[in-house]
Amino acid sequence: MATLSRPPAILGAPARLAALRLLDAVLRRGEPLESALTAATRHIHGPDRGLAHAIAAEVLRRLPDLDALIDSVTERALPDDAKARMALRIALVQVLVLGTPQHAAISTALPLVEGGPRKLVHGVFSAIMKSGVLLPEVPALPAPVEYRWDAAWGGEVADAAARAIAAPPPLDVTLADWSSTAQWAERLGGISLAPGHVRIADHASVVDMPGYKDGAWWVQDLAATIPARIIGTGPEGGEGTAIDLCAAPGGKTLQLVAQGWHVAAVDSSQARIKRLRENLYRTHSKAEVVHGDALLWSPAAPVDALLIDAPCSATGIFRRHPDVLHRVRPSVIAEMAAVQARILARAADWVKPGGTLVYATCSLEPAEGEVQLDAFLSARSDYAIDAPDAAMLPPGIPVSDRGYVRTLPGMLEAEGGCDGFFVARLRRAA
Ligand SMILES: C[S@@+](CC[C@H](N)C(=O)[O-])C[C@H]1O[C@@H](n2cnc3c(N)ncnc32)[C@H](O)[C@@H]1O
Repeated sequence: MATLSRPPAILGAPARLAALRLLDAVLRRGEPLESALTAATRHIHGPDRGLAHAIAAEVLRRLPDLDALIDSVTERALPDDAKARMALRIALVQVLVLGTPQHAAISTALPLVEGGPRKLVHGVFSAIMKSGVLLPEVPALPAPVEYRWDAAWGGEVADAAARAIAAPPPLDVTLADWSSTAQWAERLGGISLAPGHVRIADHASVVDMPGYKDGAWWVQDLAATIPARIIGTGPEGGEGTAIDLCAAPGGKTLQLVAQGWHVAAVDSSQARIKRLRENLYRTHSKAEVVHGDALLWSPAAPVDALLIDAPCSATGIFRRHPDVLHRVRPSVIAEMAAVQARILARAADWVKPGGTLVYATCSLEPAEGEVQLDAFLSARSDYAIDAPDAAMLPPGIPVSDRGYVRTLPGMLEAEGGCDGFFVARLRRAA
């Protein structure tokens, strides 16, 4: 029986197609990269999945620079969403950032424009390769982000943010037992920048690192530890009650439990609650887990401490999630700020007189931080800023004149930097 001859499958082409789908989800539909991952990579597994994610993430880190290269050799600019531009971004980032050989990068990118402008893609790619041009050492921020952060924080911070995009950040972990910080830093081959913190530059898969399975630590950026740090330890006797609102996957819940609080951890996402439960189980921590919407749920009684880690634009975690640089527009920031205002206004009634409210967002937008809290404080005369002592903060993290904590690109830069966070500690009148 005669066999039909098929064209040879190009090894690795499915990973590039998945990368194209991921970029389309982020850049055209405004979806977070991590949320798009399951649908875009459902036909591929293992290393191909990792490659698709790496290509998409690196394109998002270097998008303005890749586009400048492409535009430097085309007579007429390709439309932003043209398949040819996407295929070129994918091919170029592999050669210039991921170290893929040129022939492999282009032969796996051409099927992305099958039946379309293959010649154009091949020509532009070859012209850039021949020119020997490299990407600049310091990536460019997308213009609207540079403009926004320059206006909010000044040119030095915007420049530091650009430097911080170049590579993913180091791994930070928080220890359940702060008294063994030096020992864990040595065991994990890292450095410690604060009690209970270890930073690791080169590491194996997280689940294979010593102490992970025993629950000795959890992954958490140093800046993300500040909200629970400034709540401090629970009152003597172990009867202090706390609500961790918007708690999943639970980094701050685990801190509060380790600091001696009885915690109710509330979150509206069932999927994220599952991860919170797994984290509690792994670290042998106990908390009451509530699947509830902050805009509908209420506690049975007021608490001593309330932590609101509010849903936000997440622009402060751009080093790990470079998609935020492209999909967070002013309308998204305004939408998130409106949700935060509603959550704050409602939950503020759950704090006992004399109790503590800590509000935090992993955002670099004043609308979700300073502006939000100034508005809250002018509406609520029963609350006042309770500026934390510098001793409660990681060294090098300042308290603003107003009494807020704001971490920015450029802070602790020599040690590997930290995420952008806004944190306010307030006291309710007794
Ligand atoms: C910044 S994340 C929380 C991170 C978490 N605090 C930690 O340290 O691991 C924000 C969380 O808010 C939750 N969320 C969003 N809207 C909510 C709402 N209306 N009520 C309760 N949780 C909400 C999300 O599901 C998400 O888990």
